[in-house]
Amino acid sequence: MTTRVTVKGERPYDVVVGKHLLGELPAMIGEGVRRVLVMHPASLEATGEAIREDLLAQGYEAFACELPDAEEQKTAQVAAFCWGVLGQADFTRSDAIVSVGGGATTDLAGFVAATWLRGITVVHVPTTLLAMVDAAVGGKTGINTAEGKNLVGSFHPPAGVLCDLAALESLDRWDLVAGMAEVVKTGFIADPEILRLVERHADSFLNWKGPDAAPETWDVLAELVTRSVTVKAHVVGEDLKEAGLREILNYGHTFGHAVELAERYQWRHGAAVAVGMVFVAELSRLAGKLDDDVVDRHRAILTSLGLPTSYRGDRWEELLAAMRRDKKSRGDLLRFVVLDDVARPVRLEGPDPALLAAAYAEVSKEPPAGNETRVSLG
Ligand SMILES: NC(=O)c1ccc[n+]([C@@H]2O[C@H](COP(=O)([O-])OP(=O)(O)OC[C@H]3O[C@@H](n4cnc5c(N)ncnc54)[C@H](O)[C@@H]3O)[C@@H](O)[C@H]2O)c1
Ligand SMILES: O=C(O)C(=O)C[C@@H](O)[C@H](O)[C@H](O)COP(=O)(O)O
Ligand SMILES: [Zn+2]
Repeated sequence: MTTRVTVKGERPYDVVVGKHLLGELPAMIGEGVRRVLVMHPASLEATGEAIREDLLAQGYEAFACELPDAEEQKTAQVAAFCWGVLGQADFTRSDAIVSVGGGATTDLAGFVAATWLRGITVVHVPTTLLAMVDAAVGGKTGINTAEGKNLVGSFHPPAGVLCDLAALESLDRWDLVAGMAEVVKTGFIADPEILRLVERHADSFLNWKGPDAAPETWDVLAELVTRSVTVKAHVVGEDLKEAGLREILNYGHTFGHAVELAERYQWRHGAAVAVGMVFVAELSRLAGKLDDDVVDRHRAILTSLGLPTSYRGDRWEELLAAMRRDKKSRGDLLRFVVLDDVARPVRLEGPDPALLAAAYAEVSKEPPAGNETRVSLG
């Protein structure tokens, strides 16, 4: 079954969820486009080339640009290389980019599209769960700098997003569960049914069998993608530039991004967000907002997916310094998205440093035997 979620905005666009959707690509690219650059990481060369050939057959001048893998592509150097490719191929404002890859690729390609000639069309074809449920939707684009995660970027919504679930067949199980971290985030901030579905089916995700996964697992995956996209579409449709509501999508990211930087991007984003959610759930509890059972539920769900719930205890100063550069900060004021309850996100501004240190102490406790993470390392 194919589902279509429309994202409101100056230029509304569709996120299509289903299987074997490439026939939809020309309509998403839109009228009057002559040249298309397909951007993909080296690991997806075959998929990228198949899409390029398909576009050639449809009459486009189609080019390909191979990128480094994972977080290594989110740099100013790689963006500059892509600008060179666009320049050499004479890309104009009526031409387009198609990104094919995970969230790192949709972030980089979105950034290149946003900056080339001050903005050209981009269509995302996300190939990881994380990119389908989160990164490809909403127009946040970005690259990292030495000082931190996504510190340079812009808001540049795509013209369309094709979530072809068939791409998930080849996904490594640790990348699948890393994507589940953002799904779980969406459950905690907005849609409790997501949490119930993950609780019931965590085992089939942790033991992901790709093409051999049971039909029921595929059905649940499709429902989780659609539910997550629906929440994200609603939020970014109301608040594209993160003036308020959109901050809820950053649940768990203040600490999570600090961990990614401290680990030199050797942790998967989803794994860092998992630990970040435990940190901020503990902070919510210590601030008197969240009951113990909801904090425990964070640990239980994330553990059932093989995601980490704890982080080493000797890096507080470094993590705090990175958190100060979070995009939610205002001057010296640290700001967090915390929970009052499931699906009730609120802001916590300028918390007492002792509270932050206490939340860190909780997250740096050893996990009980058997709950050690298996997914964090890239
Ligand atoms: N812009 C946003 O709103 C937003 C939201 C969430 C995350 N992000 C960003 O997304 C990134 C994380 O995304 P990710 O988890 O997809 O990581 P990723 O893009 O690094 O992909 C993870 C790995 O999966 C491989 N891969 C991709 N598709 C595959 C497939 N179909 N089969 C087999 N392997 C495949 C990639 O080559 C890579 O090694 C981070 O940089 C994060 O900051 C952005
Ligand atoms: O779309 C958003 O807004 C989010 O915050 C989604 C996050 O999952 C995502 O990781 C995002 O890139 C983080 O944004 P940042 O502004 O904190 O860099
Ligand atoms: Zn994220």
